[in-house]
Amino acid sequence: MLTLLVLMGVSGCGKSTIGKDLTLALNSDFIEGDDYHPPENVQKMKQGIPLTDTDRYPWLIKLHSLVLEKANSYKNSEKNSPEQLKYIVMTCSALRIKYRQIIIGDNQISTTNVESDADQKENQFQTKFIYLELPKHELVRRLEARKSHFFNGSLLDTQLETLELPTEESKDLFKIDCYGKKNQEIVNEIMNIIRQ
Ligand SMILES: Nc1ncnc2c1ncn2[C@@H]1O[C@H](COP(=O)(O)OP(=O)(O)OP(=O)(O)O)[C@@H](O)[C@H]1O
Ligand SMILES: O=C(O)[C@H](O)[C@@H](O)[C@H](O)[C@H](O)CO
Repeated sequence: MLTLLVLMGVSGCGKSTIGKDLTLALNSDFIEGDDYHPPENVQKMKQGIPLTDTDRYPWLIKLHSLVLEKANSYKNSEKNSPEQLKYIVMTCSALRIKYRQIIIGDNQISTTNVESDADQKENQFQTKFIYLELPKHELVRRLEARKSHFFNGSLLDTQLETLELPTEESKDLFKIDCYGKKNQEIVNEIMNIIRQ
């Protein structure tokens, strides 16, 4: 079965850094969410203008369609090696419940725009959302230290306000406290979650 691992959380929590390490550890595919923002979104973020739901929908739908494409190709390769476990690692802030629903295709917006229901059933995959948590002071410290990135650190507050924390919403959402931990420790914790 194909498993989508979405590393989520606000800017600076380590999604890209951990995503690369996890991808190596799992020998998985990697979807860097930031690479799929429409240029208008990148422009807004550079200018310190927060993204709205309407800005984020095309981006999230694109991410969903990428997962479906990969699921399709895995389905074909599974016929050759059915015993293999396969992973896709994705980084995406995925701040709100409905954004997470769009990514996995559990939402009217994505089913009408991307694939029919029948197509989706053909492309089964399971998802684990991994929320990387850090205290605000550490997020600020990291964003101030990070120079070569389009994200404007002034947007952190709006991201923290938008974030809908894990609730009983889903048994497939896991929180990792990343404060003071080395990347390898965080990757190991994720590996333990995967094995559950
Ligand atoms: N375990 C860690 N300890 C200390 N600093 C870290 C750690 N992991 C990542 N960083 C640093 O924190 C900064 C933010 O990390 P990263 O870019 O991976 O976050 P992100 O969640 O992908 O951010 P964005 O959503 O803005 O792309 C980077 O400069 C990175 O080098
Ligand atoms: O949801 C959002 O507001 C955006 O997706 C941001 O999270 C950016 O992708 C990222 O933080 C930039 O680095």
